[in-house]
Amino acid sequence: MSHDSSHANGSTAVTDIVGVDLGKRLMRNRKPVNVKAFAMAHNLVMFLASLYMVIETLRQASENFGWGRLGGGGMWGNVAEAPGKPLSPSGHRLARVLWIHYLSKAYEFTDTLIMILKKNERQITFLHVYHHATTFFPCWWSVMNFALGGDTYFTCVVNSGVHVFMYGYYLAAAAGVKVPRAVKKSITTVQLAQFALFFAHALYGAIYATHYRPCIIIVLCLFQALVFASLFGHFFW
Ligand SMILES: CC(C)(COP(=O)(O)OP(=O)(O)OC[C@H]1O[C@@H](n2cnc3c(N)ncnc32)[C@H](O)[C@@H]1OP(=O)(O)O)[C@@H](O)C(=O)NCCC(=O)NCCSC(=O)CC(=O)O
Repeated sequence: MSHDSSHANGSTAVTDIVGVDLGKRLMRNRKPVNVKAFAMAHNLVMFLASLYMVIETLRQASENFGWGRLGGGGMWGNVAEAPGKPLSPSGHRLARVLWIHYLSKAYEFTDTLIMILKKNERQITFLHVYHHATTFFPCWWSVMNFALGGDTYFTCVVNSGVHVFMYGYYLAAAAGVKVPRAVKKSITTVQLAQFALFFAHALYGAIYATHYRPCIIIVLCLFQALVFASLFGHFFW
């Protein structure tokens, strides 16, 4: 990725934060917009895209590494470990689905747009803005640029899996279905478990896979997992 695009990505987080403030100001003297159909369409797209990403990532990862090697240390075998070695066709397909996942993080700003248009101020929390502003950049941007391959698929599978439930919930909520509180609580619990997994995964990487990755990415993953765990923990309790 070029230097220019790094500036463009860097400004995404800032644009998000400024955009939230601007959006809120624009809506201050306006009535909430009815975005029911739009929100349902968006959630359906994300629900299906997340399902696709889980299946396609697992399919290509197993073809690329072999099921026997997944989780057995072999999953750390990586493009970056053998610089200059051409990617296998399944390696290419795996990289493509990970790029789709990365781009979906930009598309997720639509969630913020929905909250602003609905004037659902209670949803526009620090948790939400911080999550959306930092996930696209620096998190996934740096992973895609410096750690694409190997175990990166793990984060994509887990996060997309969680998003199947999350966007399923938002789809039902947008449609006006009264979702039981217990269901909402269980989704947050699954998200908390996700961050515990990401922390453990990054820790494993810090111990066993220091040879090919810039250390800063592991530090970033550990930091983000801790921040998200505490923000979602606070949201849960
Ligand atoms: C249960 C949660 C999934 C969602 O919590 P919420 O408090 O937002 O849930 P809620 O009950 O208010 O949601 C119902 C309201 O959301 C509206 N709604 C529908 N679709 C939406 C969408 N795509 N984005 C934002 N809001 C949406 C509905 O119309 C409804 O509005 P009305 O109330 O008017 O009827 C929770 O665990 C959670 O994620 N909380 C953090 C909030 C957040 O920003 N989450 C998304 C990104 S975090 C993420 O993505 C982490 C991860 O990777 O796992």
